[in-house]
Formats: sequence, C-alpha cells, structure tokens
Amino acid sequence: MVVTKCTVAPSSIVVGSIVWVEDPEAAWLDGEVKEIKGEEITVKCKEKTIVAKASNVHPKDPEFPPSGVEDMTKLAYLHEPGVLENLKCRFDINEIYTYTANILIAVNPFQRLPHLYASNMMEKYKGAAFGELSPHPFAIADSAYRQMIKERISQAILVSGESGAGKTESTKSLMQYLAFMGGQEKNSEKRSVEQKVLESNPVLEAFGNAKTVRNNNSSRFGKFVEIQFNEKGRISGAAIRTYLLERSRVCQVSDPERNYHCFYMLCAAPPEVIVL
Ligand SMILES: Nc1ncnc2c1ncn2[C@@H]1O[C@H](COP(=O)(O)OP(=O)(O)OP(=O)(O)O)[C@@H](O)[C@H]1O
Repeated sequence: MVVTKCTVAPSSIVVGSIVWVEDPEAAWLDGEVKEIKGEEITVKCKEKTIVAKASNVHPKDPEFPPSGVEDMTKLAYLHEPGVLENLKCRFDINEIYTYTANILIAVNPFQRLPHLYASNMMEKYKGAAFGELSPHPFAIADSAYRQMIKERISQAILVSGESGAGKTESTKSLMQYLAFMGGQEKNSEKRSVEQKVLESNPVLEAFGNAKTVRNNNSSRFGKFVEIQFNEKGRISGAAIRTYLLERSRVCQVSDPERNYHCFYMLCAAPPEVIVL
C-alpha cells in the first residue's frame, strides 16, 4: 500500500463538503468546508470553526450507516477518522469485534459480555463460512482450524496490541474454541490435553502477570502457544514457550504497580496449603 500525504485539498473536497478535521482535544470532528485557501481549509463543526492544513482534513462518507459496518473494507474511506468512527459506532452497541478483511480488531469493553462466549456461540461458529456471522475470535480460530484440516499445514494466529488492549483475553477465547473443536472424547478419569492447556493459563498468569498502571493483569512475558493436532484433527499435545519475562520486577516495583501475582497469593494462602 502506498500512503501519500496531501499538502493541498484532495479533489473530492470542495466548499460544502462534509469532512473530518483533526482536533487536538476530540481527535477528529466532523463539519462542513466553508473555505479553501491553498493549503488551508476552514471547517465549521458543531461547536467550533477549525482552520486546518489540507493533510489534516479527510472526506466523510455521508451514507455511513449509523451502526457501522462489520468489515472495514466496506467503508467508502479507509482513513483514520473513518476507521475510528466505525469502531466507536459498533462499540456503542456492544459490538466489540470488527473485521478488516481477515484481520479481527477487538476493542476492550472493560466489562464482562458473557453472551459473546457461551458454548452455544461456539456451536454457531462451528463450520460457518468466514464473514457469515458477526466478527468474533471464534471465527478466526474456526477458519484456522478448517484451513489446517483442509491444507494439512500448520496455521498461526498472531495476537498483537498495546498493554491492556485485550490480547490475553482474546488468546483465551481462541484457545477455548480450538479446545472445543479438537477436544478428545470425554474420558471420565483422565484430564484431557485441552483441559490441561486451558488450565495452564491461571498458573502462567500467577508467575508472569502483575498489576501495572495500564492493566491489573498485565502479562510481563511473551508467549508462543503451540497446539498439536493428530490426523483426525484432535488435540494430541501442546507446548507453551515463554519469552522475555520482566525479571527486574521481582526485586524492583514502582508504586502503584505490583510484583507478580504469585507472591500475593502465597501471602494470602492459609499456612497449611503452602508447601515449600
Ligand atoms: N473481551 C473482553 N471482555 C471483557 N473484558 C476484557 C476483554 N478483553 C480485555 N478485557 C479486560 O481488560 C483487561 C486487560 O486485558 P488483557 O490482559 O487481555 O490485555 P493484554 O493486551 O494482554 O495486556 P498486557 O499486554 O498488559 O498483558 C482484562 O483483565 C479484562 O478485565
């Protein structure tokens, strides 16, 4: 993709156009173009009039649907204000997931939305064509699983974002779905591999997660989770590799951050359960 920066008003912007203009407080405001003078554009917004450089003004789609679009490739303009408006409109109606083609964008809701992750939801996504149902981590996991079965080659899902964005929670949803799809027949006595994989999360989080200023449960290490499947598409094993644990936190913590959860768990546990 080639990104060019405009220094004069794009030809689609004329006096009377509805546009997005950059604002230091609100990030982007929408308004109407009142005047264009070379590089400078005057935009009348609801609460103020802004004179901005042409590079900080972008056309706004007048036919943008009020509840946004599920896939951002359908946006008339795929620029920063257009993307942000779409994510906001969806977030306002509790739609925290949005696609950009086969990339899933998650906006952290900071509240439990249990209806999104119920087991009937996993049933719904099982085998559904990608894009047929609302954007969801289950759809990403389902697509990777089916691709693996079809092509017989390993698949990778990359989860990235800044601290507190929701990577750990999204990864848990992906693992939950893969465990659902590749789970072994129920065996009453033994714990299955997928159960062990899911149960490893709290242990890893106890030793590698801590409260930071940005996230009460921040992973202070990178993780590569490998789930192995047999010929029949059943989980046969798993390996978790960890990287770059923030070791300095063990002996140096700056207020109001905390040390690793395991130390507080140890202090809170009744003496009889502490086995050294
Ligand atoms: N899908 C979600 N539903 C509900 N709450 C969520 C969701 N995603 C994130 N959260 C909330 O936000 C918090 C931070 O998310 P998470 O730990 O997944 O971020 P992260 O990207 O892994 O951060 P870090 O890089 O610091 O480890 C979670 O503890 C949870 O409270």
